[in-house]
Amino acid sequence: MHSNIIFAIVIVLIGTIWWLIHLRGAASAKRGHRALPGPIGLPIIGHLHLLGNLPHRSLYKLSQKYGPIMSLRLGTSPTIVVSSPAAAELILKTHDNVFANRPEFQAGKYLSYGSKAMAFTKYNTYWRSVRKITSTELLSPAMINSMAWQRREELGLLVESLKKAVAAGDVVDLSQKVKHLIQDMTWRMVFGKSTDKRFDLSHIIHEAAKLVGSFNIADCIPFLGSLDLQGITRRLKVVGQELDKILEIYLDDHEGDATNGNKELDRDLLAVLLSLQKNPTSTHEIGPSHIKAIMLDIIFGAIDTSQTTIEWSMSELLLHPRVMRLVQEEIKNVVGEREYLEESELSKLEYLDMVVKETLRLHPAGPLMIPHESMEDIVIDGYYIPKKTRIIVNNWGLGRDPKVWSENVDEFYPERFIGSNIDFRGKDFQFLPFGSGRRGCPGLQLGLLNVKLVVAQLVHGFNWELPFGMNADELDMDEIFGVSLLRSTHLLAKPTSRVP
Ligand code: HEM
Repeated sequence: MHSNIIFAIVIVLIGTIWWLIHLRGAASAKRGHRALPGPIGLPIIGHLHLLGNLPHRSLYKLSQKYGPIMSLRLGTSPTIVVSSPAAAELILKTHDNVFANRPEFQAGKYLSYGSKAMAFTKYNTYWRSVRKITSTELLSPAMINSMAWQRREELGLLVESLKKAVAAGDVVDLSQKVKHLIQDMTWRMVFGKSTDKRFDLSHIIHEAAKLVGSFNIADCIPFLGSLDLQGITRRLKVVGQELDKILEIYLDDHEGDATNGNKELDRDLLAVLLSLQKNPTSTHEIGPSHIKAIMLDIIFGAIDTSQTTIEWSMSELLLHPRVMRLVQEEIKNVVGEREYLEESELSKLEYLDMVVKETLRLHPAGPLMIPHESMEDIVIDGYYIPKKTRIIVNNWGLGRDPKVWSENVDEFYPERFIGSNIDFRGKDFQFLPFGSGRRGCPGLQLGLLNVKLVVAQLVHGFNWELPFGMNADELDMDEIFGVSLLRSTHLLAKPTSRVP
C-alpha cells in the first residue's frame, strides 16, 4: 500500500512537471505564431476526460466553442481536431503530404504484425506498395466484379431465411442477419469459403475489433504503457496470437491446395497474395506476416463498416416509410418483377444512392476516421503545428453543420442531395464518409456495393415494419463508439412478403 502511494505521488509529480513544461499543449504557439484555440488540459491526462463515451459528439460540442481547428492534448499526444470542410480540405488535400502518417497504436503492434497492415502503417514506401497491391490486385473493379456470383449466393441464403421468417410470422434480428451475411461474403472473398467449423473466427474478429476501438491509455500516455492498467495490451496479445493461429491454418490450406492444383481457390484474395509472394511485382518483400496483415486490413476494413451502414440505412427506412416506399418504387421500375437485382443495375438507382449518402451523413461508419499524424513541423493559417501531432477529422461533425446542411440537419431527408453533385469520393469536404486524399478508403467501391446491394435486396423482396406494435419514436437509435459507429441495440424488424 505504502509503495503504491509513493508510486502515485511520483507519477503525479512527473505529470505535473511535464504539464508545466508543455503548458497549453505541445501544439501551442511557437514564437511568432498564433496559439491554436482549445480548452486548458489537466496534468498527465490532458483532455482525455473531455472525450466521454461518444467522443465524436463531445468533440463536436467543443469545436462549437473553440472553432474548426482546435488544439487538445490526449494524454501526452498533441492533437488537433478538425471540424469544418475548409479545415478538412487544408489537412487532407492542401497539406495531405504532411499529414498522411498514422500514429503508433498498441493494436497495430499486436494485431497487425508490428503495424504491417495498411491502416496502421506509417506513410512510407511499404505503405505505397501495399496500397498499390490492394488497388490493382485485390480490390480492382475487375476483381470485385468477378466475385459477384459469390455475393449473389450468400444473399440468396439470407433471402431464403427471411422467406421462412415471413411464413412463420417471425420478427427477425436484422443486425444479426446482416452481420452474418457481410462476414460470410468477406470470408469467402478472402479465404474462398464462408464457413469453417474448425474455429470461431467471427468471435475472435469481434473481440479484436472491440479492442481496436477501445481507448487504450498506453496509446496516449506511453510512460504508463508498461503498467497496462486496463489490461488491454495483454488481451491484444492473446487475441493477436489466436488470430495468427487461424490465419496460419488458412495459409497452410492454400499452400496445400496450390501444390495439389486445386483451381477452386484461385480466385480468392489469399491465393492472389500468395501468388504475388511467389512472383513479386512490388519493390517490397511480401512475406507471410505481410500477407496476414493485409488480410486483416480487408477483414477489419470491410465488415463492421458495411454492416453498420446497412443497419443504419434500414433503421432510417423503418422510421421513414415514405422514403422506404420511394426506394421500393425506384427499384421496381428498374428491376421489374425479377426477384433479385443485378449489381449492374445499382448505378441506375439514384434515390437509393441519396438514401445511402444521407445514412452516411448522419451515421458515418468512421465518425472520427482513423487518426492521421503530421510528419514535419508546419504552419497553417498562421498556426504552428509541430511534427508528430495527431489529427482527428470529425466526420460526424462535418455531417451535422447547419451552415452546410441547412437547419434540418438532424432530419433524415435524402432529397437534400437532389441536384447536388456531392459524391462519396472525398472531393467534397463537407461529406467525407470514406475519408479523402492519400489515406482515403481503398475499399470504397466494394463497401458501397455491399451496402447498396443488401439494402436494395432487403426492401425489394420484403416489406418491413417495426416489431411488436412499436412506434417510430420508440426505436432505439443510440450509438456505441468504436472502430465503427454501431447501433447500441440490435435492430429487430418484421418482414412480410412483397410481390414487386
Ligand atoms: C461502408 C463501407 C466503408 C466505409 C464507410 C469506410 C470508411 C473508411 C474511412 C473513413 C477510412 C479512414 C480514412 C482516413 O483515415 O483518412 C477508411 C480507411 C480504410 N478502409 Fe474503409 N470504409 C468502408 C469499407 C471498406 C472496405 C470494404 C475495405 C476493404 C475491403 C476497407 C479498407 C480500408 C483500409 C485498409 C483503410 C486504411 C487506408 C490507409 O490507411 O491507407 N474499407 N475507410
